[in-house]
Parts: sequence; structure tokens; C-alpha cells
Amino acid sequence: MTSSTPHIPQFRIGQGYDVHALVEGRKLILGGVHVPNEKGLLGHSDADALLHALTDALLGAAGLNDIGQLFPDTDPQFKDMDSRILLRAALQKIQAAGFHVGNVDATIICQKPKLATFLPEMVRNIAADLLVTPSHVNLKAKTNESLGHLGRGEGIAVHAVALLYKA
Ligand SMILES: Nc1ccn([C@@H]2O[C@H](COP(=O)(O)O)[C@@H](O)[C@H]2O)c(=O)n1
Ligand SMILES: C[C@@]1(CO)OP(=O)(O)OP(=O)(O)OC[C@H]1O
Repeated sequence: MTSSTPHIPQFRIGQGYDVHALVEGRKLILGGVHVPNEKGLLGHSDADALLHALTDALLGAAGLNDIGQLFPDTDPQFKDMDSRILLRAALQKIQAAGFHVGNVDATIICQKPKLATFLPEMVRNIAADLLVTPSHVNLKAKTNESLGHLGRGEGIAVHAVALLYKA
């Protein structure tokens, strides 16, 4: 590279998706926030579908497989695990591969409860875990307009995207 060659950062995008069933007797944890609700998400870990989708988007962007490969749901060490720990562990692998987090964005598909008032705390948690400012994290909540299993409140699904870069 000569001194006149422009330096172009390497950008990589990733996409993630997760869904967990809503059941009685479980806490509803999204983005590391306990959302008061009569039902919570069922899973091997704390079943934080938002953090799982984000983790998969980040791993996908880095070409590092997916959350289930890194943290198998057959491994007792991840039973009831705080998914923020998994997100931070994934970030370490992403950083070790030479990537920085650009921004992340996610849509939570949740018929109820309303999540809008909880989103800022989720943003702060995710930003802290990803070592970025909250302006690099965007979250949205949508109902499923009462359609299908999500619309009947049988579960919560999340779609996420992430941008990584190498300087
Ligand atoms: N669980 C949810 C779902 C939605 N919201 C907020 O309501 C707005 C309208 O949602 P629609 O699905 O009817 O388009 C949405 O933009 C969110 O601001 C929410 O807070 N929690
Ligand atoms: C997080 C892990 C590991 O405890 O389990 P779950 O909580 O069941 O979540 P899932 O989104 O199915 O995938 C990843 C897992 O291996």
C-alpha cells in the first residue's frame, strides 16, 4: 500500500433470529432487564431471546458460527445462565478476530406486555456489554398484530442485525 492508497475499513454485517416460548413459572428477561409479566421465556439459559439474536448477529458478522455452537444447550454450565455473560464472551471472540462493533439494531416481536418503557434500560445493558455508547444500539418492539403463535402470545421472537468493522 502506498501513502496515496486510501485506507478502507473492512465492514461485515450479520443477522440473528431467536424465538422462545412464553410459559408460566419463568421470569421474562429481555436485554438483561426483568420485565414484570405473568409468563416468562422458556430455555436452557435465562432464555433472553433479544440477547441471543444479537449474539448470533454479531457472531454471524464475524463468521464465528452461532450461539448454540459456542454455548450448547446440552452443557450444564449454561443452565439458567445470564445471557449477558454469553454476549460478553461472544464479544471477546469477535474482538480476538480483530473486529470492532459498529452498531446493532433489533426488533422484538412481542404481542404483550408493552416493552417501550423498558427499552432504554435494555439499550444501556447491551451498550455496556458491547463496550459502545448507547447511540450504537437501537431496539424496537412490535406486536404481531394478533396473528399466529406470536400474536397469540405463545412466545417472543427477535430479529437482529449487527455491523462490525476492522479499522
Ligand atoms: N410489545 C410491544 C409492542 C409494541 N410496542 C410499541 O407499540 C408500537 C405499535 O406496535 P404495533 O405492533 O401495533 O405496530 C410499537 O412501535 C412500539 O413502540 C411496545 O412498546 N411493546
Ligand atoms: C443459550 C443456550 C445455552 O444455554 O440455550 P437456550 O437458553 O435454550 O437458548 P437458544 O436460543 O436456544 O440457544 C443457545 C443455547 O445453546
